[in-house]
Amino acid sequence: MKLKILKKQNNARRCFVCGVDNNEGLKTEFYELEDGTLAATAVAHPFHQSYPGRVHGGVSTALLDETIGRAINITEPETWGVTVEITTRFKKPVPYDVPLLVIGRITENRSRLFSGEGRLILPDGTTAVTASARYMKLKLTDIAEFDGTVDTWELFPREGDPAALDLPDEK
Ligand SMILES: CCCCC/C=C\C/C=C\C/C=C\C/C=C\CCCC(=O)SCCNC(=O)CCNC(=O)[C@H](O)C(C)(C)COP(=O)(O)OP(=O)(O)OC[C@H]1O[C@@H](n2cnc3c(N)ncnc32)[C@H](O)[C@@H]1OP(=O)(O)O
Repeated sequence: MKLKILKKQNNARRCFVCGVDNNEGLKTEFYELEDGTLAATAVAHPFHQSYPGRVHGGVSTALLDETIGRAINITEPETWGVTVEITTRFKKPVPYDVPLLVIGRITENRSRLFSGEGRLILPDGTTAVTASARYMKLKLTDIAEFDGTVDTWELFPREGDPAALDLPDEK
């Protein structure tokens, strides 16, 4: 199903998942879709491998973690959370050097905790990894130490940003 992108989310600079200056990271981009899903696009590299040919499960988990954690910002742009639990199911190997699509949705939102679920989808539409996770809402100043010279939180629009994304049916 093709879904319109309503908004691109901000990126950080050094984050492993979304840091635009982190050349060992995934440089993931996050897009808010018209149906309330958050979609993430990324390419993993050979230096993210576990066994040769497959991406480390921790890297896939990190992608899912941040995608689910950011899905809360669709309805609460000012909410920040830390992961308190994540459960991941690895159903198929994830290759590197191919475009990965990760989607996340919020399933429960309470005053201090929120939960969500997500899946990592391969280019042929197969779901390779699923996750469910829970986060505790905290003030950003209680989560992070900033070095204002290198840590920023900004929108990085790109000419290649898509206007819509095709979400394959679950398989
Ligand atoms: C310049 C600006 C730059 C800004 C940003 C830059 C970069 C950002 C990049 C991306 C960000 C965007 C979105 C990211 C979203 C997700 C991405 C990944 C996030 C992470 O990668 S983040 C790292 C991993 N994560 C942690 O680092 C957490 C470590 N941990 C702790 O820091 C403590 O653990 C804490 C504070 C969580 C709690 O500690 P505490 O002492 O305050 O709480 P305590 O244990 O007393 O529990 C209080 C009440 O919560 C209940 N409770 C606790 N745990 C629970 C659970 N699991 N399930 C259900 N209930 C739970 C208790 O049952 C009790 O409930 P009650 O009060 O009712 O009894």
